[in-house]
Amino acid sequence: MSDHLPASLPRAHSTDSSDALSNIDVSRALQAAAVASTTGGASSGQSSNSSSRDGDREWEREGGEGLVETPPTSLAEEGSQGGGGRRSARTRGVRSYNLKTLSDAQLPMGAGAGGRSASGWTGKTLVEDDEEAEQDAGADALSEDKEEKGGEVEPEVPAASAVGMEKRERGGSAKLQRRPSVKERVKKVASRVGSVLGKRGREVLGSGKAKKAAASPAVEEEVEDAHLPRWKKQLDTGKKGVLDELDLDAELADLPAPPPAKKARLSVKAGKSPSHEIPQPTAAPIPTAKALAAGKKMKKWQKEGLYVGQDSEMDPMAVPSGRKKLQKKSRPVSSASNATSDETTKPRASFITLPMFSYLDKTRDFTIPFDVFAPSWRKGDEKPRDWHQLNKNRLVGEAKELWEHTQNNLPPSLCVCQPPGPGEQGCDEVCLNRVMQYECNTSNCNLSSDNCSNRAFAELTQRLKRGGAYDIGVEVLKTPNRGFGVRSCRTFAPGQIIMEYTGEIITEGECQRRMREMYKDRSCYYLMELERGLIIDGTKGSMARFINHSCEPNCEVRMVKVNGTPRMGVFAGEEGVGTGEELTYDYNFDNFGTSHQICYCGAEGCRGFLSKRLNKEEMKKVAREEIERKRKAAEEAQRHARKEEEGRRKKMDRGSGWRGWIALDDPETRERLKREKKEKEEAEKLSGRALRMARRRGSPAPQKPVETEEVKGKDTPKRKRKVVQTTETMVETSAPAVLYEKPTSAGAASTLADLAPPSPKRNKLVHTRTLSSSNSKFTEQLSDSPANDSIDHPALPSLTQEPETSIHDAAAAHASAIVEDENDDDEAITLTAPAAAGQKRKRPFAAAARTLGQAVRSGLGLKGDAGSGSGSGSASAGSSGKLKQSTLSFGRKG
Ligand SMILES: C[S@@+](CC[C@H](N)C(=O)[O-])C[C@H]1O[C@@H](n2cnc3c(N)ncnc32)[C@H](O)[C@@H]1O
Repeated sequence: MSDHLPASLPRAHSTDSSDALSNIDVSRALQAAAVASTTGGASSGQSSNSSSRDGDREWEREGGEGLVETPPTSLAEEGSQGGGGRRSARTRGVRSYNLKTLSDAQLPMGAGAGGRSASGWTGKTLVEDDEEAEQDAGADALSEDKEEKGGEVEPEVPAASAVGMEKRERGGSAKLQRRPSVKERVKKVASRVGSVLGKRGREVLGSGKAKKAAASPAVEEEVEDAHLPRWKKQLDTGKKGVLDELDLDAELADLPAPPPAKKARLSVKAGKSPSHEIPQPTAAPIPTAKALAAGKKMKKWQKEGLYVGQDSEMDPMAVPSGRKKLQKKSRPVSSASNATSDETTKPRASFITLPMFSYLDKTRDFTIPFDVFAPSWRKGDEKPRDWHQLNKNRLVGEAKELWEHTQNNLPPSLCVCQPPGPGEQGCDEVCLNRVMQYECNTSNCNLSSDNCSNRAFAELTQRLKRGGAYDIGVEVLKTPNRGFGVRSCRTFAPGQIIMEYTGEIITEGECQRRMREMYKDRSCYYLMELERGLIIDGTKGSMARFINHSCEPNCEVRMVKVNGTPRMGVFAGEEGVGTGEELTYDYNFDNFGTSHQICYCGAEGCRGFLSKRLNKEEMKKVAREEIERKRKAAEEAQRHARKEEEGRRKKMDRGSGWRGWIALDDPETRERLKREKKEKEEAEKLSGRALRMARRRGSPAPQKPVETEEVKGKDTPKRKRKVVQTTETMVETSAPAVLYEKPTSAGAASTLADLAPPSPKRNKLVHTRTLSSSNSKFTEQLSDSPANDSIDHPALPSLTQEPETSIHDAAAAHASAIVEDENDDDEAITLTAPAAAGQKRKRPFAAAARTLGQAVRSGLGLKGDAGSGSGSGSASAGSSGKLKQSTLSFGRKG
């Protein structure tokens, strides 16, 4: 953008830090020169200001005769002026009313070729096509007026009389109608404006009328009217014409307050305030568009221009007297801005240039780019992602007690300032409250709020209550090399409060913990000391957390106690803050950790690091650290890239996964798929254990695994078995009975055979499996018995014939009903045995084992109480009923 600037003019300083954002700050001298060299441009500049009210006043002053200043228009619009052979508005010197243009834009466009242009240049702005005939007649009347006035060019000569004449000639019988007077037309438009306004707008209109009626005596009007041209006298709706009826001065505050947000309503309803919220009677969250939307929808009016309050040299509008009110609004603190007027302009960091200045030396029509009106976040701009906005401080953990302690121990303060003289501000640097970092209020200051300049947070609250973008005045934008930053979209006078730094209030201990654990991998911290022992963690916090550091900042951060509550405010520095500037303050921090961050503030006197000034040695050390850090980062990046590449390659090499489309109608493919499927099924069937069993038995692999529990154990590897000191031993004999042993002793995996009393049939043990519960998977130990000569169970048929509980039943029950509860840490295994036919019931392991033991003993004639067969068995259970240890061994009969 600086390319547009004349070579002789000083160029704006562009800092390194914001080059990518067209960081050009047009110097004040340049602006002044540009303003001086451009007359129309200056007024365009003014009208570019979004305040149409300003434009109106300007119009009155400069137009003299009530002519309206031409708003900036595009070349495209000029085309719309050509119709009807009329002279262009520019050559005629006719100026159209800025706000009229706006109101026109809201009206429905006229149909036909002669329809209005949006800008109102055609002169038909206020007249509908169907009224054309009337206008023609009226135009004649007006041209007569003109003649009477000795050829004075009249404004608003909308319809060419020539056209009217032509029509009359053509139509012959065309009825001569009186053209509506300007007054009538204006009234009509006013009524339309009223109709297009929303309810709230109409209220504003109404209140304006009422005010006007009260404020302006008729006599005064008459005197003034005497000097007005005739057409203007007809505008009896007000000094400034119809639009004067709109109460542009009406404060938004006059409007009924929107209903509280839902959350607030609920908490009020419940009669409680949110816990842990610090009572801040004067605080208000920064109203966002959302917050506003929570209330009733209302039209937003931009009441002030972007450059209001800017230093006069900086301000192309040169602050005419009519703007005093606006000026006053944004200069509440002091007249210090004047003091800086002679100083040479210092380069400031800003995000974008203000394009209007580059256009000022061009003598052509132009349209003010949208972002001059609203230089704000646009679609496509990056937004901060992990930002939880918190516009009120929130106490966390122990900070609450500390906070209360702090509050209760604040010494009282009372200022004794005298009311200020004319042009002075009360409660200035010598104010006792100010010195004590207390904000004045009605209880500690005798001055009225108008006279007291030490009520920053109260002012902020008021401003934010209005809730417009201008009132908030700041926005978050991405910088090229420092992450996000905050930019002002209005001006702030020296010392004026801009925003509050809020977040979670934590203790130092908590801060250290967060640094160690939560933020250890971060390069950005949002921690700021509030009071001794209390820290604001802005990670969840207000927009202020995005303010970057500069070694030559334009803001400062100060703690102020407001009604006994310490709060952190961001204030404009000694030179104030201009529109479009990036907000910065001097972090001046002792580094957390050892590394020093390099500073990219771009200021002339940059210290090089985001820390206090370092001595030579420290600088060297930091430089070394920085080199080391960069080297490590590069290495890490390389490693990461290699890893990713490897992963990618592996993925491609892997046989499984997507292998592309196949043609199913290809018989060869179909055959192959069938074969693969079959193989897979077989492989599943002949799982490892089944195969081994089959091998040992010398029989074909079983169709279905006999031992359900085994299948379970194998197929559910994810089961958690947390009983570390438990070893379960499964013993198989030639009978397909399975028993578990669950010794309580921290035992090595002893088999059932080891634990069982010596038995002559001991050698019948054919297979022992140890299930280790300390692992999440079952492990299996297979030991071949020396006498592993038989797998079939001659006893089995007799068992199955047992009328009572047969071993077959028990085995089946056992096999089918191991229920493992994943969540049960203590007892991972229970056995379920059928208590009655067709009914399954969960039983503790011991009971099932006992049942099984009995069955075995009775069925096989085992040794023991019921023993009539060969074999041995024993089971013992703890007093809890759960099996502590069970040992059984079986042998073949005879
Ligand atoms: C409180 S944050 C400021 C907001 C931050 N830029 C973001 O995107 O969230 C502080 C961090 O911003 C970066 N930063 C701020 N000012 C900087 C500067 N002048 N030069 C380099 N980095 C800066 C540093 O990484 C610093 O740790």
